[in-house]
Amino acid sequence: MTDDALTCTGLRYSFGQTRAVDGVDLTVVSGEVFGLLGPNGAGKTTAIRCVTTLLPVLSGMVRVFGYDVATERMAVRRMLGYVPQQLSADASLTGRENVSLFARVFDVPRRERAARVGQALEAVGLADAADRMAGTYSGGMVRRLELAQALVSAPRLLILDEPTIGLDPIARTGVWEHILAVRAATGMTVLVTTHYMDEADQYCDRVALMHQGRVRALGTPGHLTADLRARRADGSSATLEDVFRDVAGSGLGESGGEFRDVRRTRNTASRVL
Ligand SMILES: Nc1ncnc2c1ncn2[C@@H]1O[C@H](COP(=O)(O)OP(=O)(O)OP(=O)(O)O)[C@@H](O)[C@H]1O
Repeated sequence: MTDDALTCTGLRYSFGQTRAVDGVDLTVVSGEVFGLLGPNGAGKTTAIRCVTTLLPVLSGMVRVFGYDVATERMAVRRMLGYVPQQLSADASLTGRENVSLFARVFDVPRRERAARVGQALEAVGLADAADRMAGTYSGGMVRRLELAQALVSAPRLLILDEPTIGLDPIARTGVWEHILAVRAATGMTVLVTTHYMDEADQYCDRVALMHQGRVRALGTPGHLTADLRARRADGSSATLEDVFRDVAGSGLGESGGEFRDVRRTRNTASRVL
């Protein structure tokens, strides 16, 4: 067994002529919160779908806790919790029923199910709202419910695709606080994609900046920004967004626009109602 939660080596994936992922090498260390950052179309979701076995790994190698994603799919799936961008909660079920459904799908033993569902709801701060219809939840509560759905199988690697997109700043903070609390309690590894550079800076131990299917920079937010500051002649301060502009160069505007402009609003509150 290995201490690495995830290793990708030379991962490539194309949709027809479109090279969505073009040779990604990265390692996520067990227990860390790792951020995969990049603008729309950078290849983040495609890479994640390869890791979760939803897309086949046809070129390159992906391992989750040492298991080969291409040949040991079931072993990999048992390690994973995945919260996709698309809404996965059912508005006409209660929070508890939504999480119970996932517990059954993920084969949580029948004897443990009720307790595990209760613990997952508690872990995301939804114990009091557990028996209300999900359709009455706010956007932030829906996102936390989806987190509980992914946590009920006690994953070793939790993968979150844009967990806070479309949420207001307070709801975003709430989602992150629960992610970090569960990580602290369980030692779970977290791989997250986000457009929000400020969140990555604040909450991720390390980040990979992805652009046009490739990882352009990788490291702790502190190292990446310090490195850019050192390279700037005037020594002015630098943010992760500055680092991204630096490594992506002039190509950034061509493939999906500026970070501030291309955020898709994922208004879970209105979609679930
Ligand atoms: N099902 C698909 N069929 C064809 N092309 C696709 C498909 N899914 C993604 N692509 C293309 O692959 C590239 C990478 O897309 P991907 O969704 O992985 O990027 P992303 O970084 O996750 O972007 P976003 O933040 O918008 O989700 C884009 O050019 C996209 O248009």
